[in-house]
Amino acid sequence: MKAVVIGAGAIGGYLAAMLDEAGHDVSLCVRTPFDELTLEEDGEVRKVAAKIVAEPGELNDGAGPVDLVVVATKAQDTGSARPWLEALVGPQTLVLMAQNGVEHEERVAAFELSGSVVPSIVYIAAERVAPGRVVHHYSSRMVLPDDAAGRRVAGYFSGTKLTVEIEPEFLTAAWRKLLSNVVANPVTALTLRRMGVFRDEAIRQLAITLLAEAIAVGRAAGAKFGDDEHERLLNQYARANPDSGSSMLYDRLAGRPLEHEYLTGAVVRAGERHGVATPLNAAILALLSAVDRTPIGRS
Ligand SMILES: NC(=O)C1=CN([C@@H]2O[C@H](COP(=O)(O)OP(=O)(O)OC[C@H]3O[C@@H](n4cnc5c(N)ncnc54)[C@H](OP(=O)(O)O)[C@@H]3O)[C@@H](O)[C@H]2O)C=CC1
Ligand SMILES: CC(C)(CO)C(=O)C(=O)O
Repeated sequence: MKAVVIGAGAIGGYLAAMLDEAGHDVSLCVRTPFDELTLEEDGEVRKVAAKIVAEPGELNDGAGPVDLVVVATKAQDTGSARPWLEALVGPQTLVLMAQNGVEHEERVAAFELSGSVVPSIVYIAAERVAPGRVVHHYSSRMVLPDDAAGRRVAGYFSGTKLTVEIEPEFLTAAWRKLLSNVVANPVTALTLRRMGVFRDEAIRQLAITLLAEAIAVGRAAGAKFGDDEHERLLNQYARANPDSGSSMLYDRLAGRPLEHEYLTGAVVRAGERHGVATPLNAAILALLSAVDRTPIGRS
């Protein structure tokens, strides 16, 4: 099976390692070239067998439809992945969107791809510490929709340490993950602290109010949340490795653009559509926009 990962950062690098572990022929489409991909887990570093390609023109005989394409760029970079997708996708290709947020299919709809687009929810805490160097912190789980394409993608990861779940209530599951990303990502990126920050009582209270707004919006959008959503998430944070951060924190530390418009912005926009007020999330969105692309220590 031929698999291609577009965006070999934290998540793309980790999923490439899983596909290699499953015995597939893996290629990486990269923006910033590097010589080899390594994955560090539990203090051990291993090389991932994967071909590295920096331009669609370099795809040579491997070009043309492949079985699986994983899109693992940040959401705001999805548009720049289009030339890769046009070179790699045919009617039988599965396009796995390994990104946060709830608008996975909409992000590639304008490309009019002939393959099947499969949204996913990724519970993998990983960090790209340098080009081609990924550290896995905790959790190795992916949730896919309960349909034929979702099940085909799941089969490609079988036998690896990635736990893949097929979820009939995919919309609820996607909103549940978004709840996490409108709290963990902005709070760590704005405070410049890792997950241990959630041990502060004032931050816990902030999280509860952010969640109350996002839960109300999610429900209005059709998510079937239970009454224990806050608790479920706060318990998850309490169990998280305190030294792990979030993808948004890593971007802020590296001076890269932030993904806020696709996370907090998605909640604020959906709130406007459904007539649900989100004043605290809107305030956080304004703060994130203000720090976006501003190097730390500069005003
Ligand atoms: N990190 C995490 O723990 C988690 C992240 N996620 C989500 O997964 C998605 C990916 O995040 P993450 O892996 O952290 O992001 P990273 O920034 O670590 O990786 C994204 C990679 O995409 C590359 N890229 C961007 N545009 C292109 C392009 N046109 N062609 C080829 N490569 C490109 C970037 O290249 P360059 O090196 O030049 O920047 C970078 O290597 C996001 O939606 C995020 O929210 C979900 C769960 C957990
Ligand atoms: C923080 C984490 C791992 C879960 O909320 C995440 O999804 C991210 O870093 O983007």
